[in-house]
Amino acid sequence: MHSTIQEVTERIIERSKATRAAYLAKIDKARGQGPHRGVLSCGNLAHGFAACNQDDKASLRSMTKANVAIISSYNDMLSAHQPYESYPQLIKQAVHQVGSVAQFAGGVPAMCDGVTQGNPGMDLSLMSRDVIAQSTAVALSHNMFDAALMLGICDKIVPGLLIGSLAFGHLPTVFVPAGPMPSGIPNKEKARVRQAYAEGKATREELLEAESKSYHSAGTCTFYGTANSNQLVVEVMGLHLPGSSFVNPGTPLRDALTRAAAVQATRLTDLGDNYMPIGHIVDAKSIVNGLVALLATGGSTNHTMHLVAVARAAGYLINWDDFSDISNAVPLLTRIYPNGSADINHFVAAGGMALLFRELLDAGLLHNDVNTICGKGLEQYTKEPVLENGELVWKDGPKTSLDTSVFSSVKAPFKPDGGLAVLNGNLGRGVIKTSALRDGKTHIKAPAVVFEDQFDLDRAFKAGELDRDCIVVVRFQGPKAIGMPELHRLTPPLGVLQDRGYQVALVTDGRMSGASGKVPAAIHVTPEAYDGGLLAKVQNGDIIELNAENGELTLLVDEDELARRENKLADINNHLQGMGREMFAGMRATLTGAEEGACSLFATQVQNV
Ligand SMILES: O=C(O)[C@H](O)[C@@H](O)[C@H](O)[C@H](O)COP(=O)(O)O
Ligand code: SF4
Repeated sequence: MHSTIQEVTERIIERSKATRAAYLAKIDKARGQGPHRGVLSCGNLAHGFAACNQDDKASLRSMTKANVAIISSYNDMLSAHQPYESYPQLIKQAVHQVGSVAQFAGGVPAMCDGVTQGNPGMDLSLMSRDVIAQSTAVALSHNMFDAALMLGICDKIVPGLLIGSLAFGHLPTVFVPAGPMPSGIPNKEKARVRQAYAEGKATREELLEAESKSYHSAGTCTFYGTANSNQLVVEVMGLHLPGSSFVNPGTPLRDALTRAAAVQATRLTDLGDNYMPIGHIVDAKSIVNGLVALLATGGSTNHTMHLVAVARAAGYLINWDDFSDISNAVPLLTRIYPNGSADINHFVAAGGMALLFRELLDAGLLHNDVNTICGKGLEQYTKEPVLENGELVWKDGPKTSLDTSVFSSVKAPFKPDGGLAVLNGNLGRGVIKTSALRDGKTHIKAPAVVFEDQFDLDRAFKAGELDRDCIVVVRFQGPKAIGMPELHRLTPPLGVLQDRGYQVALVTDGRMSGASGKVPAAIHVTPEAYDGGLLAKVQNGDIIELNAENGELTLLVDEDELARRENKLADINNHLQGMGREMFAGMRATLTGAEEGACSLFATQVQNV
């Protein structure tokens, strides 16, 4: 085991002793005796299976058959989630064939960040994760279940489902993916047309044509953003069947994997002798495994918050130094857009998850003494699923990359480190993803140009006010201010400035998309400007130095001058009303800082004494 990975794991265990112990006590208490619906009254139970057919009623009454909860984030808004429409029927049939029952316990909301990007709805994006976690709890609180299946893929949905299911960590829980859409036009071509449009060199029709050829059918978008990062992390944490993350939707293999996932959940319940609840799978080692795989593949920066919140839901306290130390210890093994021109389908063709497990296990970068939904250890995850005469079987995966331009090796990586750096300085702490940066773009010192709204930056760009070396500061984008939206639509104008040869960078207390990459961006800066962060004192022309090599983010203004300055007051009312945002004031006020996961769910309620 790599010494740094071991050391980070041990310090997470040490700092989380009390919170993890409390968590385990909570889920052991919830385990109760026998099937959980056994504690319900006859009235409760009758309500719970009133709509079931006679067979299922008999099975549920018997208390000896497993009842599996289906929690689904199906909707038609996310191309990634549309395939879930047919899954409940598939799952119920599969579970029925093994003598158990599955009930659709509840739906959870899901926002497509691609639809809301650059629009008011994006202000709800991060908070929707916590709503998804709460919605998962509402569904499981019927307490009729012996296991659960989580149907979710995209950005905040998997983190929300993980947080919600960990609150019911006594239940065996299997995550059910649906897979990526087939490849469309290359993501780099899509990005080229966007930049051309930003410069007025492409028409809106040409832009829509390119976008529609990139996002063209059901399935997850093919760039390596937060959605595909979610799949990879959940599989490495042992919550998917081996190799199921990136099998395309609407294929016989995908359907076979969905049925098999449902049956696997019935095998892990407390009714048999193979009980394996999610709270015993998600432990410090599986969380560190998820971090290793995320960072070894240049995964989404959003996980510097989501995985913090997920870990907290399992009783673990992790921080950005854990991310940074692991990033420095793992090599960059893949080049998937935005960290290259390949997409997730090319990653699969080059070796996919089976090869990733193989490379990381052989290099001692993954803990192998872990629990998974398929038993102990990760060896089975070096295999990949195939249909043989209609039967789902697993075969040894590739031992070496089938396309070294997409998937390298630990011995000859694309970069010696994972390409995520933590920045520290008088402006606070932030993160920067360097895996997608061109050489020479990791250290920039330039005058600040300050914005308090991403749309103002657009106007300044179009007016030619940014055609110079500059560090654009977009502040009052943090959790407590406006809910920490993604500012991904800034990538095309900033990319144009970079291509014109200017030294340009972004500094913000907001987020970027997992699909953002080419422009150096110090993001998630905490404390946020709205909450006393020094960003609130930055003025146009101040010199800022962003240095990802030594991890510094510094406002080069002397202390006396800063002491004389007042914090700028935020003018954010236009972000607090409309599109439902007025209903989230309470949640915004309780969101923790970015490094604590920007989460509203772990405030301990002080007992009224
Ligand atoms: O974190 C992410 O991965 C993004 O939120 C992603 O889910 C989002 O949909 C992007 O906006 C898509 O990229 P484009 O906006 O470039 O299509
Ligand atoms: S990857 Fe992003 S754009 Fe694609 S479906 Fe998911 S949320 Fe929407």
